[in-house]
Amino acid sequence: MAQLENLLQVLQSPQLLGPTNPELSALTMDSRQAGPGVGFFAIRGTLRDGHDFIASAVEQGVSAVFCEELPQNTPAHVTFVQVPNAAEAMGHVAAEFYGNPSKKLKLVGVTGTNGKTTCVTLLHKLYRDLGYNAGLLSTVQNQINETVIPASHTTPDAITLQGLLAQMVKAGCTHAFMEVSSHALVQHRVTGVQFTGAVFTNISHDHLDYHGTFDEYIKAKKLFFDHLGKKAFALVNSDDKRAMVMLQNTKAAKYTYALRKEADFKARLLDNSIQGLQLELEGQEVWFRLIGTFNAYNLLAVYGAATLLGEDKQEVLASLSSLTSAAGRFDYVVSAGQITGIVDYAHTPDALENVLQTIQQIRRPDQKVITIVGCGGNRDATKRPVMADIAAKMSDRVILTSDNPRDEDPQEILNQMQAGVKATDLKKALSVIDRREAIKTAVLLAEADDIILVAGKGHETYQEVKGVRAPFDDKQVLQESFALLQK
Ligand SMILES: CC(=O)N[C@H]1[C@@H](OP(=O)(O)OP(=O)(O)OC[C@H]2O[C@@H](n3ccc(=O)[nH]c3=O)[C@H](O)[C@@H]2O)O[C@H](CO)[C@@H](O)[C@@H]1O[C@H](C)C(=O)N[C@@H](C)C(=O)N[C@H](CCC(=O)O)C(=O)O
Ligand SMILES: Nc1ncnc2c1ncn2[C@@H]1O[C@H](COP(=O)(O)OP(=O)(O)OP(=O)(O)O)[C@@H](O)[C@H]1O
Ligand SMILES: N[C@H](CCC[C@H](N)C(=O)O)C(=O)O
Ligand SMILES: [Mg+2]
Repeated sequence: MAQLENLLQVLQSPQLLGPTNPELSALTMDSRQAGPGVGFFAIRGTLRDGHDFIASAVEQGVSAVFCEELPQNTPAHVTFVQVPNAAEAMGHVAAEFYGNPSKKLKLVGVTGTNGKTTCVTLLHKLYRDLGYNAGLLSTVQNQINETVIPASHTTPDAITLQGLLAQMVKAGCTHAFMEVSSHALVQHRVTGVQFTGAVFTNISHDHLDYHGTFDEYIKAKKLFFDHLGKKAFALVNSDDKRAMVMLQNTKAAKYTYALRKEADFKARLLDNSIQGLQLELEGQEVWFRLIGTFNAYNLLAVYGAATLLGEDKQEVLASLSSLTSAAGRFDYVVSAGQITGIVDYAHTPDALENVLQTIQQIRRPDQKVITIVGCGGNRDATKRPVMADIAAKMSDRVILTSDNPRDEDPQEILNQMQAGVKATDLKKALSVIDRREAIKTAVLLAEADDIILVAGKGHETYQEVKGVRAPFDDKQVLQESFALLQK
């Protein structure tokens, strides 16, 4: 419950029409959730314009409408608040409505193309292990201590986000760790959130469908650092060539981590095997259970963030060295016939290349690598040929298949992927549209000691086709295929 007048204090000169101070019991950006006592935000979206639903929201009895343009019909019993940017206003108003929970937490946000889920999950596990009450907002799931709340987005919309942060505060959390996606930054989902720290992992090809160009994508990520306060810290991976751009206009205290360049948090890779990673970190040799060079970066980011939050370095390292990764990130099963199946969420060219490089580094020369990969529908189409090329180039066999075709024709996505496979690699490539059949085919082709990589879906437990999510779990299907074919 909140009085409108109190909420409006966070907005600069809003234009008001109608009752000046109604009481609001809830906020929404979706007319389908409107009702008496609710404040409705008309947001201009990618598909539709929330302004077209103001009449419907009013019909359902909302008390206030926040909009950029007044509708023709403005009934006298409803308050209309006109603002220059409704999504931005929603961020500020939602924060105020929920009592500014981020100001009561030590909150660290992680942005970057790859590694966000891994870093925030490790931070959450670390802080739980160190004895703190802590919250998590991630692609895989949200968590308040050990209570799991399903996640629909990598970063929730501003109202859901502030509501979750408020629940964390109520549960006694002192810390929270969240992913900050580029979509969220552009759509003001984190406007009104006060961050204690921000981490930049890396930036590479993804989401060009949404941002248009790589430059716009970089600008979106940079917004995160531009809006930090001067008491916050900004921690960036200085081995990534865009790291300094992120820091260019930030008021926050600047820190770096790196494996190659000089940095505030620096490590050297000593060993990288299927058993884990050995790093020299600030003069100490430490062993970790995570696999792959890219995870050395994630571990360094987590170590740096925890240090900047004031934790004891030795305690952090002791805990970190026992932690395992987030679900569906380099998750592996070994069959009775000694075939290794790896499930990994690599769904960008860079991630796929990294994960295949890791497999190259840890395999013996006689072990064949069979990769199964698809690309999502209604998502960046330009990464399709690139990912297929990488998979074919870096594997002995590749099976192109479907990964959430959504509203697109799965065959058309496969055609676009196939077009990227070089002529010299064509003999290695197969297309099997049905993902279950694709996995089964890989198991049929594999011999003892071979490695099957199933990329792209990681923790996901569904295959989304035309708005319907049918149950599908890569790891489970892999295990079923092993059992069925007794391999
Ligand atoms: C492209 C994109 O980001 N879309 C997000 C956006 O929806 P939209 O702009 O398409 O909304 P819209 O359908 O055009 O509708 C505009 C407005 O009208 C309202 N509306 C609509 C219909 C109606 O009857 N009544 C009504 O009031 C809608 O509630 C909305 O406020 O705003 C919605 C509310 O926040 C999001 O749910 C939706 O996420 C869609 C489902 C999505 O798939 N997003 C993905 C791409 C995404 O956000 N991914 C990132 C992670 C990417 C990564 O991993 O790097 C994420 O943070 O999850
Ligand atoms: N630091 C990293 N650098 C490059 N690739 C990475 C890194 N960390 C993880 N990966 C690869 O990217 C995949 C996705 O990792 P993760 O889920 O942590 O990223 P994310 O940024 O949360 O992705 P999303 O954008 O979907 O939320 C992993 O399965 C792995 O293959
Ligand atoms: N957060 C990413 C996940 C992609 C995962 C892949 N399985 C797909 O569906 O494309 C997105 O929404 O673009
Ligand atoms: Mg994620």
